[in-house]
Amino acid sequence: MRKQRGLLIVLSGPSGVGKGTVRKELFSQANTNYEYSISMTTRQPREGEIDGIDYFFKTREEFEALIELGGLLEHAEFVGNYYGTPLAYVNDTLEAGRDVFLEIEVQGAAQIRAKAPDALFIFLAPPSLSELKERLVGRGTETEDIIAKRIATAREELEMMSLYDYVVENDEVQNACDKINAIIKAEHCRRERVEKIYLSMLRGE
Ligand SMILES: Nc1nc2c(ncn2[C@@H]2O[C@H](COP(=O)(O)OP(=O)(O)O)[C@@H](O)[C@H]2O)c(=O)[nH]1
Ligand SMILES: Nc1ncnc2c1ncn2[C@@H]1O[C@H](COP(=O)(O)OP(=O)(O)O)[C@@H](O)[C@H]1O
Repeated sequence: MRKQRGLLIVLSGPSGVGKGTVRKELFSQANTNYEYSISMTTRQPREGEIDGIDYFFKTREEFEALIELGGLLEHAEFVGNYYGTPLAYVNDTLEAGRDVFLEIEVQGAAQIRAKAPDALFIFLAPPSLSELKERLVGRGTETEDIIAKRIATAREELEMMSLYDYVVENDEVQNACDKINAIIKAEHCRRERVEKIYLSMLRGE
């Protein structure tokens, strides 16, 4: 049987909801069998962030050159910085039959929905807006001014929530990870069933 193309998994959610924390937890688990696509950004590295591991850190000129060359699957500007997904890595990995996990904001996810409607879209939601603020402030990585901008953006992002296939509340990290893994498993079952029935129809059975 031909190798099925991998599944593209998109995780979005407002800044501070815990996407990074949940993603790191997912990838620390031994049974994780999807690949993380490292994004490009023009944002300054935070303390402890490593180029090529957390992000590929680029200048605005480098980033704009990549856009021109068509090297990004999607890109967006978020609170003053560019963020984007390298196209070649995603395509090559999916082509090899492996799943790819993207952690991106909502504008980028909408671009992917237009290009790859068969991707799986999961929105990570906070238990409440006040809890979101607490997490963002508690992380302590942004200035007050940037936190205010990110919270204003969060309200717009939450309005996009209903467009996603699934909404997972990040109450407890492990709970959110278990739900995400269950969703991915269910999507694989769905795709296998569709493929099986489709093939049997083609064979005229
Ligand atoms: N569109 C898009 N968004 C991204 C990409 N990589 C990261 N982001 C999103 O950009 C936003 C800001 O990221 P970052 O500055 O690292 O802040 P944090 O996610 O709050 O820690 C978050 O919503 C990320 O999920 C990408 O490749 N494309
Ligand atoms: N389920 C959770 N409960 C409480 N705090 C959380 C939870 N998930 C993440 N956090 C904390 O919230 C802050 C923001 O998390 P982070 O993963 O950086 O969010 P994002 O990547 O969505 O911006 C961090 O300090 C993190 O430790």
